[in-house]
Amino acid sequence: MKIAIVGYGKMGKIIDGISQNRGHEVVARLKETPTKESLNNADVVIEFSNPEAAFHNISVCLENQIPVICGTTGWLDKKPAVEQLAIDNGTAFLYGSNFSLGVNLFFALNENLAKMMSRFNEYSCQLEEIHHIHKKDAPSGTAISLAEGIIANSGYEAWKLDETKDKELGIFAIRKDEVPGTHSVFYRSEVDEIEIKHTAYNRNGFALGAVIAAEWIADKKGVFSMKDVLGL
Ligand SMILES: NC(=O)C1=CN([C@@H]2O[C@H](COP(=O)(O)OP(=O)(O)OC[C@H]3O[C@@H](n4cnc5c(N)ncnc54)[C@H](OP(=O)(O)O)[C@@H]3O)[C@@H](O)[C@H]2O)C=CC1
Ligand SMILES: O=C(O)C1=N[C@H](C(=O)O)C[C@H](O)C1
Repeated sequence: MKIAIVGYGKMGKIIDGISQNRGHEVVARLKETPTKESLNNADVVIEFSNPEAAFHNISVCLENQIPVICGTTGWLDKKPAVEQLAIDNGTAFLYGSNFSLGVNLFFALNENLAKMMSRFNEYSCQLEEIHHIHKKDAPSGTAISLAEGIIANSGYEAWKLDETKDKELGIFAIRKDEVPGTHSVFYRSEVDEIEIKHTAYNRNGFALGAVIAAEWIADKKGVFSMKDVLGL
């Protein structure tokens, strides 16, 4: 398969190596907005750039009928427009706030735990995410997905950074050294605490998941998530 990598930073470079190891041809490695020409007849685009660039980058690819796997976080207000663009152009789009297998299993665990805990008013829930100091967005896309999973399965109505009131779910974002990504969900009562936690040791799991998603989407049309890819 011919893969174009849009955004060639920490993630793009690991995705390049994994793609080649899995027998794919990397036909573009871009650090700027793509064009039809620079996409070089790719079968699929993997986009990991930055919150300001993602919407325009994805739009160009979809308008050229190339399926897109997007891992860039921090641009989600424009996601409905991108999904419509994929449908209008008869191609495919998949956004994942986190492509690692471990985090996608953690998402399922989080939803089940939220369902169970929603019966027990003694406990209040909070999220914490820790990332490297270069990260541009807060909270992380993964923390937002975790919050959405809790809100859909409990009495919480919205998430908010830091201090909260009423039915708001608090997310605490910490920036530290070169941490690849750590996410915790806490349920605290007067007498104890339950914590579930995912710790990424490096970025390889994110990158492998994105390449697996690209392999999966190549012959599809529509809007998908990692739940579709992993059958969760
Ligand atoms: N979904 C997931 O599983 C994961 C998501 N992420 C997300 O992926 C994104 C990228 O992360 P990471 O690789 O660590 O970030 P980096 O900052 O290391 O890489 C970003 C790359 O995008 C390039 N870039 C800048 N402007 C554009 C543009 N207009 N078009 C295309 N590329 C551009 C940068 O080039 P230059 O250096 O020249 O500015 C750089 O090569 C972030 O949003 C991050 O949150 C990260 C890990 C996992
Ligand atoms: O910026 C990062 O590095 C990461 N971003 C994603 C996010 O915002 O959740 C995924 C992972 O945690 C690493």
